[in-house]
Amino acid sequence: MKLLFLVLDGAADRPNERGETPLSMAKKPNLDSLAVQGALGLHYPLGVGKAPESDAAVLSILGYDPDKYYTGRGPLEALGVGYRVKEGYEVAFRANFATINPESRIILDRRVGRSLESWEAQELAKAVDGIELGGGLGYARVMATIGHRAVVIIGVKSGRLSGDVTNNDPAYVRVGKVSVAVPNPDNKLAQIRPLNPQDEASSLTARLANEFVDKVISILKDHPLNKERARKGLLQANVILMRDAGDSLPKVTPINQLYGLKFGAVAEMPVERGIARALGMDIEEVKLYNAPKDEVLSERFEATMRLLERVDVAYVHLKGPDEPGHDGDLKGKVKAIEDIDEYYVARLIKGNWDGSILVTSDHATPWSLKAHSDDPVPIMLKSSRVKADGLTFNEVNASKGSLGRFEYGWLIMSRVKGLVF
Ligand SMILES: O=C(O)[C@@H](CO)OP(=O)(O)O
Repeated sequence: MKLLFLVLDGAADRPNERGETPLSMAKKPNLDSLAVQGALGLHYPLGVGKAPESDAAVLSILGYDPDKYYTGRGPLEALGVGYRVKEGYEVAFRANFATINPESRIILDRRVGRSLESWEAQELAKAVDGIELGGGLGYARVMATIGHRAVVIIGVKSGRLSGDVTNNDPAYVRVGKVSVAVPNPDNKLAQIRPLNPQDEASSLTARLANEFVDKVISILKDHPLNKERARKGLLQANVILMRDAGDSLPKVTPINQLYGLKFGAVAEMPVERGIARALGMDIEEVKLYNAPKDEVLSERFEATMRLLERVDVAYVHLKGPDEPGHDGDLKGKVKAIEDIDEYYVARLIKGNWDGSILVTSDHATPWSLKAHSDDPVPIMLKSSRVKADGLTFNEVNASKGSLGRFEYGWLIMSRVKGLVF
């Protein structure tokens, strides 16, 4: 038996007064045809009341309780681009190229208006990669990943650093090891502060990180690429926002060993690729990004089918609906769901793929909030031994489904394994 575990990033949403959501509004005949033959339910990725970031949520729905295993998004984003943080000497941050007013340090756009091409980010990263910090004691590495996204490594040649520092990105606030989305965040670039001021490693990390950001602002404001962008009337990428610092990778039982099944991954974003790598999954690479949606999703589908030739469970993470959710774009979020249905799920049906299918989201990204939320997330399982609920796939129907409620995302996989294998 094979299982396709399909995660539609941020597709879940908050029902309006008529119970409507992008999932219920989207024309998704293929997802609905699977749903009516399957069982529905709801899950709370990190538990009731917690608005998760994608990384903690994905660790959870794969069966790893973030309270026990999560060590910060930075090291996972770094691993996603092949960089293993040097524990004790380095701290990795998830980073965004962003736009600020360099004088007032007011953030004008956290993502450079989603207008930054990956090659531009690579150029800008080169200009600030390798900056010396702390009078030569420390250094910074900058790796651009996809679009506005990047990884920043703050390191020292001797001594110790710690991931116990806050974010300078006001959209996410540290709560212990995890960062939680802030609805309607402040727009001022924050100072990075030690979470443990009495720990020299925590204080040194904060000092070096703030010195790095100051140097980045002075270097990027005069960068020719930003001058060119300004000339074209485009937002400048003149600061780097940093969040979710970590100084180590999760120490976990490899997922194949945890379930006695072979797992593989098709993941579009570095953080999910980093999680898959950290859990020991077999990764099928995908390369298309700035291409028409039908080509991008077709590539993801073909990668999925290749992977299912050699694994029992294919974890496939499709980014689509999350971004329009963050942008408050209801139509865009409905369209992202419809594209996945038309160019990915349809091919499962047309190809009469006969494995089991588990579909959910990592978290809700309500378009009205423009941020992740703690809303419950719909889940659907179609499998030969699972009785059909006869319901289409959306949040209201999922609340009536026979799978019931999973109080934590990390309860899903063991239950599904029992139902499917
Ligand atoms: O990378 C992304 O797509 C999002 C969510 O993970 O982050 P940000 O809100 O900083 O763009």
